[in-house]
Amino acid sequence: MTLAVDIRHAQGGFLAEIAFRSSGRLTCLFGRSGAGKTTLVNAIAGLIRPREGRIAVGDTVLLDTGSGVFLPKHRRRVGYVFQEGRLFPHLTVRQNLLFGRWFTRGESGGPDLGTVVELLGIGHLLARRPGTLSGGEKQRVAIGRALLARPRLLLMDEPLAALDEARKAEILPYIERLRDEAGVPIVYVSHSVAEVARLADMVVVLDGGRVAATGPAAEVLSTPRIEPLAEDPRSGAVLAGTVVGREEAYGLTRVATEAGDLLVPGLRPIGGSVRLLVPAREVMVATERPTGISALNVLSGEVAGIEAARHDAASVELRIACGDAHLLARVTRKSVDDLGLSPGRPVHALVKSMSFETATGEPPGA
Ligand SMILES: Nc1ncnc2c1ncn2[C@@H]1O[C@H](COP(=O)(O)OP(=O)(O)OP(=O)(O)O)[C@@H](O)[C@H]1O
Repeated sequence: MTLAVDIRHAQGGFLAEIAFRSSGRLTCLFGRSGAGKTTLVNAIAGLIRPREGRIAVGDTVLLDTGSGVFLPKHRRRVGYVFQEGRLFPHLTVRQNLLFGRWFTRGESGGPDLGTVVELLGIGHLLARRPGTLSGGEKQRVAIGRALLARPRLLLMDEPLAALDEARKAEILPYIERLRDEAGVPIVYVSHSVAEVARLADMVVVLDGGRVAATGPAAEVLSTPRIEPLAEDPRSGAVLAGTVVGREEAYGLTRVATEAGDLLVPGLRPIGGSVRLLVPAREVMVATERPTGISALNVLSGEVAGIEAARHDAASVELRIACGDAHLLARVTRKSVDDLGLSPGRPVHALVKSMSFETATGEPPGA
């Protein structure tokens, strides 16, 4: 299902001119505060009416100012999950969930209550009221309610923003599962590179109301010059890999990637697909293979490019070709001179084991 957007919309002194197409299962809208992410999400939901343009999900045209189409929000079948769950406090979890279904009575298709409850792991919460739930549990219920309304598209506007790190970690596997199993395309607003690396297959980077970059997640994230991405301390290369072994005693998983094998903290099932985020600031570079160091992961490659680092006059962004993949390393300009680094120079990239962000398609709790 393709989401096609091409809109122009002015609000106050801000002009959004946003055009992209995405067939991703989960498309992340990434950008700093005020970039226009919520404006775009509201336009897709039908909460605002862009001055000009077109929005379509598959064959369904939601907006086309050229031919006067503006599908009202209740007819769009676009689910919306906000930062906080916005559940009805006086209803139980079950009643909140069924409230979503109520709007689509008489229609067939879409997941039933049992499927959604199982998908999100909320069976034990059904009789409770929202006031007694944790933030993460509330968000899972809010997602369930949106899913039961049989959306053709699910919008999630920073659904984890109000949660602490532990609650985020608890809910992320469910969002991955939603992406992989629910069969509903998701548009997900985030300003965390780690979240994008973990969840997105497509990324739309917004900056000042325009699309600064768009494309497959690994490609876009690995482009260091894209301004709002470069500001994130965890920005770096994304590697796709397969779990090929486990060192149980150390709690480490061996992942085969196109850049070489890597040892990653945490135990994952053998054969599983994983994605690794290797932040550029976590990569050191040596011209000779180092010995006697604590870094578990040393990859061999050669310098493929050197670009000035944004907002950091002392550093550069080094692109290192390792096998069929690229790593990014943030190093000082002094190191570049001292080591005589230039394109084609063979180097060893040292990656601290703890610097991996990893995601799998494994079911939550596995
Ligand atoms: N109703 C409005 N009237 C005037 N200006 C508005 C209105 N709503 C939003 N804006 C402006 O439009 C711009 C984009 O806002 P938007 O909420 O889309 O950004 P965002 O990327 O979602 O930011 P955040 O991450 O902070 O939520 C901002 O400059 C904002 O001040």
